[in-house]
Amino acid sequence: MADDFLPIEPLSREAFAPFGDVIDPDPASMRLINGGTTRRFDALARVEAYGEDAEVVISIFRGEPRRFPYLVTMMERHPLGSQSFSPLSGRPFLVVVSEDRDGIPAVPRVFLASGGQGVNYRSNVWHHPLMTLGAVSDFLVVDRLGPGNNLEEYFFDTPYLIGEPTP
Ligand SMILES: NC(=O)N[C@@H](O)C(=O)O
Ligand code: NI
Repeated sequence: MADDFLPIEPLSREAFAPFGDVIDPDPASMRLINGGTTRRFDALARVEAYGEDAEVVISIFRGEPRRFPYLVTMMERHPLGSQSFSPLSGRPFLVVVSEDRDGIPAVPRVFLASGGQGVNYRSNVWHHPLMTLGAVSDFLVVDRLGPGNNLEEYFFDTPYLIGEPTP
């Protein structure tokens, strides 16, 4: 039943603000550089990497497309650093996040990111692992590498359902 599905919201800077940043060419952040030949959309997000010997690394995630309806059985978070995903394949993807309620994730919110939007999860923000849509897709990922446990997972007693997104 469609009313059992979580609503899917368009990704916007304002709606996503409680969870992190949207990485897209925001006109408000633009400044001309390189003698006016390049537009720099500046400081769209800040990278966090906490703890001794923590490093910031850049990786590529090649995600298999998710099948729908999709059961959200778990969420995760990274207490020691942020994590960003920027699509390299130009395809939309799903971003699933939750507010924290006394250490456990609240009802997930589902955002549909366009192929031109990336996201940066602030450290310790509950999110679902990468949710690729339609075809195998590459994402540029900037996150923390280092000692210590940077992964906390929570498994729901009752999973949530996501229906087929209609990009
Ligand atoms: N495991 C891993 O690096 N990926 C997850 O953190 C994710 O959010 O996809
Ligand atoms: Ni993650």
